[in-house]
Amino acid sequence: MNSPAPLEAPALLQARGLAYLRNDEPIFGPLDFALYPGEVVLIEGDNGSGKTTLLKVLSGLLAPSAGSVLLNGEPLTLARLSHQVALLGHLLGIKAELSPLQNLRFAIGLGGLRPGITPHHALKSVGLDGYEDVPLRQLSAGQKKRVALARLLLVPAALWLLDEPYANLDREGMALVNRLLEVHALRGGAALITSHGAYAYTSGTPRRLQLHAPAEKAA
Ligand SMILES: Nc1ncnc2c1ncn2[C@@H]1O[C@H](COP(=O)(O)OP(=O)(O)OP(=O)(O)O)[C@@H](O)[C@H]1O
Repeated sequence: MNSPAPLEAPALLQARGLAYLRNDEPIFGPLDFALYPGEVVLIEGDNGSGKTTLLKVLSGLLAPSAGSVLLNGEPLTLARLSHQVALLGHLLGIKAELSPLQNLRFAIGLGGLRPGITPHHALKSVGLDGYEDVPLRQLSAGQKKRVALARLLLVPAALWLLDEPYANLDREGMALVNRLLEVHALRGGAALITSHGAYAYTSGTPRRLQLHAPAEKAA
């Protein structure tokens, strides 16, 4: 008996005519793109080209000026955002007065827990065993970034939006980001990652989405 043809996977994320204006000035867009399970897509652009703003719109922190964002074919809602999207922004989403363990438990409370992993295991995976109970303000910038990476490992969100994930990391930390991205893509997750040029992503040739700074837009 023939097995049925596999159904085409729906886009995890779809942007349609997505644009953001600040004081009537275009920051980005209109953009049309889709992100499928297993994909890592790089958002490229110079300083000020709108990369962070795009991630904020995609993660629901800013409302788009035009267009729409669909997650698994459905419009964004707060409940879907908290369980399907993990954002690693410049501010990392971690609290300085809490320890890594406390921060991770807080993140699980908001975003849920992926089966088969514990906060201790996640901290070990990012090279932070021994730092479980140290207040975050006593950690280096790279160690804080690693706590934020441990959070990605713990929550079940399929879509990762990572703003400059390699910033503040040493060579081994950059390789760690790549390993996390590869494993995430292999298990059907997807990621959008920004950088103003210094990419360290080394697995294959990822698709690129180019944004342009205002001076380039006017040119
Ligand atoms: N809170 C804000 N208020 C006003 N303008 C802002 C604000 N945040 C960003 N901008 C402007 O929006 C534009 C896009 O900024 P954004 O941070 O998205 O760029 P980026 O591509 O992420 O830059 P970088 O590579 O420097 O991180 C810039 O011109 C910036 O000055």
